[in-house]
Amino acid sequence: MFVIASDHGGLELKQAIFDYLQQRGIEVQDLGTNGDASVDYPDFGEKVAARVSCGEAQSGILICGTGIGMSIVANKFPGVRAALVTDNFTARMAKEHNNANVLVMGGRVLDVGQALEMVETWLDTEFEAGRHQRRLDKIAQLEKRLRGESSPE
Ligand SMILES: O=C(CO)[C@H](O)[C@H](O)[C@H](O)COP(=O)(O)O
Repeated sequence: MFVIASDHGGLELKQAIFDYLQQRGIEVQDLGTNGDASVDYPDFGEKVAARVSCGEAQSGILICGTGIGMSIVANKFPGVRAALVTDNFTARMAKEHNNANVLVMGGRVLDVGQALEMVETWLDTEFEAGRHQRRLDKIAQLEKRLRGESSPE
């Protein structure tokens, strides 16, 4: 299952991406916001990142005005690899090299057409593994060290 959320700066893009995912037959849960009132992006970033972090959701999409705040929040959660993407190339790399499980975009940066193309690219790209898996393993080890669960090699 996918989860998606935005603040007021990403509302229009969220709706368009939600519709697109449903059209593709992807099960997706909309975690808000659902009006244009000003809200705080950490509250909505947490909803998505917490579900991806615990495995309840396979992947997430987050949108705020720039995408910056949402990516800062999401990357606080263990196991979350949130990628702020700005074009088709970074959307492809986010999967191919980083195996990003949360895609982050700026609703005040991208138009709907660009954003949907980037979501499509991220969905249709395969993680390359190999040397990239080694690097993701190092990130996972780093998370453990920061939690005090293991010592440096
Ligand atoms: O882009 C954002 C955070 O990185 C968010 O969309 C914030 O809401 C934005 O920074 C401020 O937006 P506001 O509408 O001026 O409150």
